[in-house]
Amino acid sequence: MSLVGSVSDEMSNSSENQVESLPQSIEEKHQELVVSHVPIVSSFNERIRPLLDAVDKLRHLQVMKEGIQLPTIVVVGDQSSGKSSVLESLAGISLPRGQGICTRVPLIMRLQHHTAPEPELSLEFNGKTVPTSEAQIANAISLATDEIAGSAKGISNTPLTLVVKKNGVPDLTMVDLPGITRVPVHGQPENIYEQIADIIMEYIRPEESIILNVLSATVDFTTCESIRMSQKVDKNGERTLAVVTKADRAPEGLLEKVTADDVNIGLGYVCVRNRIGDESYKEARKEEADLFENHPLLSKIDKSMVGIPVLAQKLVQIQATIIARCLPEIVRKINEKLNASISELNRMPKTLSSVGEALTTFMGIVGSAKESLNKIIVRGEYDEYPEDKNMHCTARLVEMLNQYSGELRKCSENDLTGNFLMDEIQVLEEAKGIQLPNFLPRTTFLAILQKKVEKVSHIPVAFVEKVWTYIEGVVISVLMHHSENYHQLQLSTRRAGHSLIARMKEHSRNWVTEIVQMEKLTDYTSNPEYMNDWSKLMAQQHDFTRDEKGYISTFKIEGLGEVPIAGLRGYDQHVLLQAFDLKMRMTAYWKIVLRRLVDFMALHLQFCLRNLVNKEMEEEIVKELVGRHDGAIERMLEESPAVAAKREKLNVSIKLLSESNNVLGNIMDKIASNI
Ligand SMILES: Nc1nc2c(ncn2[C@@H]2O[C@H](COP(=O)(O)OP(=O)(O)OP(=O)(O)O)[C@@H](O)[C@H]2O)c(=O)[nH]1
Repeated sequence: MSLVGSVSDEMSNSSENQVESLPQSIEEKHQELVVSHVPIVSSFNERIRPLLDAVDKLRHLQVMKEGIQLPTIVVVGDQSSGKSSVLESLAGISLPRGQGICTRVPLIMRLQHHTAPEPELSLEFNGKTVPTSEAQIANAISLATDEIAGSAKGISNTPLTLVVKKNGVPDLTMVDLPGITRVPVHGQPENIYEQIADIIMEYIRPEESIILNVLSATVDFTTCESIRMSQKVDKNGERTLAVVTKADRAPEGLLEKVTADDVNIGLGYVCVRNRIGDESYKEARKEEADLFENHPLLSKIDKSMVGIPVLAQKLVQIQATIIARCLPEIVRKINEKLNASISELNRMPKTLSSVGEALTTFMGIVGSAKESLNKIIVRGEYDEYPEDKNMHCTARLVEMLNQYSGELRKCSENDLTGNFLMDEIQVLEEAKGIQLPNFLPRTTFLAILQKKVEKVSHIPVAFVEKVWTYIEGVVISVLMHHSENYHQLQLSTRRAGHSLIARMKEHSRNWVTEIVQMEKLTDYTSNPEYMNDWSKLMAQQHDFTRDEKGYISTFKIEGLGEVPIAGLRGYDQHVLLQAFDLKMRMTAYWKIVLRRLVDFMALHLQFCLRNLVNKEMEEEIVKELVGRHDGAIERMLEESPAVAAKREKLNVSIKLLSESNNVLGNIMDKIASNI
């Protein structure tokens, strides 16, 4: 990554003369630092300060919630590695120190040099600012931590900000994180390691973070959990700086350890000796300077790698570099997100503030739903749902109608050939009366017709059920789509849609039952095709009766196909003639019946669907919403919880991003002209 690479490069390039690239004022301060050691004189850089202030303000606004990462120095280390001691050395104040878990929440430490002799300290957490003092700070942090993370030993991800304005401190902002511990101590949750690891990873993962890895000189660096973690996100250590604490306790081999660099620390090592016991801050710095100056082993370590002042200097330099590199991108991202959120908010439905507005919106929604349904159900235009085949209604309806027609035909096919003439013979037998034998009684035809109609009667009924269930799905989906931003309206329209379709379904069911009933009662058609077909079929009667006498077992009837006739031998000629006639009349007529069942069904559906879309639906919805007099229109003014939450979220984002934008204000000009 270019940013990290550049930080790393910059640091290594300046290893010989560390302050070469810094502005004059910092260089002077650095000299002062190295020479005098105490106190840490501020490396205040008035060019960097406004930028750091801007980043701190963005952090305070929690712009990270919008997915914008800030350049941050993150302090990590195993438990009791000395993180807090390093921070207090940098700040010149006392932080809670000691064995056991002390840092239980992310502690954002903002060090600011100020000219007044008296330091000003304050803690910011849970939306409040609590002033405190140097003497009180350890206690105040403990109390604030208890308030955030509870008084047990649990940890929390809610940060606590400590602002230290003090003469001579470096202008630095760092985040101290809970120390990594494998074994929960008494009162800690079992998954303490995972909880801490999650917080640490969240802070060190962004490429904008610089990892300040605090390592105790008393341990083997390769075994440190904090090294393992930082290597997960920064394999080559390009954005990792190591601080080795407790140099006084393990001087043997320290030089070799930091020179060998077994753990890949790209930004280098700084060895320090922190405050011990009740030492004053000044005494600690003096002891540290003496240690690295005079100790037989430690004095051999290069002076650019030892002492709190050097650490402060390095950090200030790194901080300046990452801020300058990251800010333009941050400004760009904030603007981009702000614009995106504003246009998303503008695209959201208007909040309704009066019944009049609600009515207008309601009519608009009904109108547009009607138009959509007209398009897909009546006109066959599916431009609103190009990919959703289920919504291409006219095509789906024709498919269903064809299938219905096929089912009707299939269901009556067997009658034509199986047990040829047997049904007819049986019916004729039972219709016998005291009368001349060569009259074909009409009741026989009606009896067969009724039987046939009865056999297929379930098909039209099932078909209307199927069509209306399909249409119900389409209508509800269109209504829901058009009213999606109005929760109450959705409830009403859904109700209206269901009851309307139920009514239409009932109507069609009655209609189809009536049609079937009519077909059973009367054998009539004015269609000349009937007589034509019958005549053609009857023309084969003579051949049939001749062959039936012979020994062949099947006979081919034009229009019916091959039929078995072996079983017919033994019946009287006139019975066979009548049965044949009956069969041929039915064959010719049945074609007409089936066609009527399909054609009328198509006309019926088309009529009902048009009615539904153009008339019934609107009436039903209006009846449901306005006619109930139970304030349904007024309730439309309430937004659905999801829409209200989205609107709230967007408003919060826009406020936050606008404030962030204001903070950055003319910072970009400063970057351009000064850095
Ligand atoms: N001798 C010596 N002791 C040190 C040094 N730095 C820290 N200590 C001691 O090591 C212990 C742990 O230090 P802390 O600063 O509390 O460590 P920490 O990493 O902040 O601890 P947690 O936040 O609990 O993980 C304390 O008793 C410190 O006094 C040092 O340079 N030399």
